[in-house]
Amino acid sequence: MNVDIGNALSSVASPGVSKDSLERLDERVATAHERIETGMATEDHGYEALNLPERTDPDEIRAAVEPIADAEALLTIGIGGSSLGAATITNALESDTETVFLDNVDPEWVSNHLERLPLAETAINVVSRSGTTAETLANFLVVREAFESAGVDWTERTIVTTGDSGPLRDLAERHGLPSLLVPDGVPGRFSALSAVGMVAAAVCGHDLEALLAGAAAERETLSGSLFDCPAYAYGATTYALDQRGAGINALLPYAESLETSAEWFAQLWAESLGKDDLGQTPVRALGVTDQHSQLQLYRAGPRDKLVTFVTTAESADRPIPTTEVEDLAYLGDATLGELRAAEFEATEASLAAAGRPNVRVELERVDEFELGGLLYGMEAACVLAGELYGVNTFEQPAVEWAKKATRGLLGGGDFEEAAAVAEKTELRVER
Ligand SMILES: O=P(O)(O)OC[C@H]1O[C@](O)(CO)[C@@H](O)[C@@H]1O
Repeated sequence: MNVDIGNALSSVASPGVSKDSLERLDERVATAHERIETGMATEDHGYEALNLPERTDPDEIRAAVEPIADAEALLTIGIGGSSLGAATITNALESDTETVFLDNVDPEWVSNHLERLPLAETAINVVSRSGTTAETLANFLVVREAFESAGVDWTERTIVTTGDSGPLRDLAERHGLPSLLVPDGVPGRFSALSAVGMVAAAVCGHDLEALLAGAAAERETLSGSLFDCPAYAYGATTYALDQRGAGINALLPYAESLETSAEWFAQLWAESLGKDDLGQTPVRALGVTDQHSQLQLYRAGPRDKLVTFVTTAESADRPIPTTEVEDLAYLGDATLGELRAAEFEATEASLAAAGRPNVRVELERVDEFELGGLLYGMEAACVLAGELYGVNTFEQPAVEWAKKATRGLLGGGDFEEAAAVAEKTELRVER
């Protein structure tokens, strides 16, 4: 990925950063890079994620999915990092395999999919690092029952990706299911380039080697200076802007195929940096669409945001037919791609003209190589930002309270936290 941080510089943007301040910050980037390199070399928890281009084995993944590679539809059951990486990859690329991600426990939505899908031609991809996540296990039990009710042997249609122990590992072993390991030291939000994200890609027939090659190419750019490394330029600039008040980062990919990448980015940024009362709030958005829903706020609302554009240099195109409507004649000489490009350029310039900081992340096109580079680049940017914030980038303790209270409310223990939930103040306003 290439990064243009020119529109984040204070001469056109407020809160902006000066080139001088970035140059001073660069000394901290160099120190942070040394810690990152050491963490990678010693395979430390979290830093190990940045070794995935060399660690992930495409042949092992393809061999494991071979029994289900002919599936017409792939039902991935996971949540957070156990779903969003796979969804980012498969939603970005064309495939004959229909992909459905059950990453919510919405009974109507789950039932509709199970009634609609050809279960005999559908494969089940269950993903959970811990193997204990309530939503994932609940959805799996519901899906398994649906397969059994339909007389489809789910054990012949299921692959499991989980840790080396836990309920899901036990279930895979009990039923002799093909399974893969979530690599040690790789938190879910950093695991897209492991089996966690690439089993679905393999079933869909995507080029796993190209995904990893794109990630490896981005890994080669990691250096001791933000001025030589696009990922570090992005991570350092977002951090510096946050220190000057840009506590919100709205990500707008200008491609429908990259819409899910904004959801993946939101978890990566929020769960990694949101600690110790620090962190930058990610907003998942989409260009050009959200120019017509959020741009007003970004250009004229509080000066507390950074807008990150993700653009592609090349894409398939389609001409806009000429029209008898005179006022629209200008469209008839253009293509949809040219219209999208003009809309992006105009929106980027509109924010710059209003002194609103924005950064352009550029991909050549949407393919496996570029996608691997984007995933790896944003992960490396996040790791760097975490070093600059001084937070523990790779843990997420704040999510545990609600999990315990959920179990308590369902009678699964930890009642005192459930009781705390039950003591909330009531102020209901009823129609
Ligand atoms: O892969 P698991 O263990 O099911 O966890 C799913 C997701 O839940 C979280 O642990 C947060 O609750 C994320 O960090 C993780 O990606």
